[in-house]
Amino acid sequence: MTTIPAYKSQFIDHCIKANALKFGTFTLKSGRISPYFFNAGLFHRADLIRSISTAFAHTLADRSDLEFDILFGPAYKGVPLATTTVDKLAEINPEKYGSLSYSFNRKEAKTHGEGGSIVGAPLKGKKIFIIDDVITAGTAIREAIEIIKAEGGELVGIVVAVDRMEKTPAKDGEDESAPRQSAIGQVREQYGIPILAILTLDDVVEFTKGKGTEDDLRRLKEYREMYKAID
Ligand SMILES: O=P(O)(O)OC[C@H]1O[C@H](OP(=O)(O)OP(=O)(O)O)[C@H](O)[C@@H]1O
Ligand SMILES: O=C(O)c1cc(=O)[nH]c(=O)[nH]1
Repeated sequence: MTTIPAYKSQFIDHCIKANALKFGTFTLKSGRISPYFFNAGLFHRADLIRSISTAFAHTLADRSDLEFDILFGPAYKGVPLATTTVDKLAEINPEKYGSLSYSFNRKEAKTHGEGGSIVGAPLKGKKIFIIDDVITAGTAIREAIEIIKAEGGELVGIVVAVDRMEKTPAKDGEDESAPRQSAIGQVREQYGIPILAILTLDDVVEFTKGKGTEDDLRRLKEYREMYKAID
């Protein structure tokens, strides 16, 4: 059996406490039907948001080779993730992360006051790490990458809470059952950047073996078999 590091299993326990990792039948943004769903919006309580920012901070700080100026959290769920993880990183290693900034986009540009669509640090000329909840089909992450490009930032990496490890949906005329990369795999290859995750679907399956029902586990495994990516 695979051993899960302490910060990951603590994070999974908090996911269950927050009801953020649910088993059932869920329609994803891409239209795919999934037997599980991760809802980062439920980490709204102080102890829960602290648990997710701690897990993100350890995932990033463990990679001492990575250098970045700004954590960019795509609206909306990325916003508290970027803000709280910047704070946690500075607490863990003030020397390295004391001047780290956060930034996020508005879904609709503001036309009065300071105006614009970026809140937080300006991206121009800076090394940007995106932080978000989940990448499935890659639509949201590609939008975020376009924003960073348009603002003159340099994308140096991505970290997500859950890597669902699933292949992209079939395009028109493609066979849904044909082998394909994940959106994470495609972006990693296209941009040559690291993409990190606190948890993967494999971790969720391992966890479910210990704490979920037989039926949840069977449906998860069937889903993984059907949609697993080739990367
Ligand atoms: O890889 P994809 O297929 O694009 O799906 C994953 C994304 O979709 C959802 O965000 P959404 O854009 O709905 O915004 P939200 O943060 O406001 O929930 C979710 O929070 C992920 O970020
Ligand atoms: O693909 C999605 O839309 C999606 C999956 C998931 O697990 N969580 C989420 O917020 N969105």
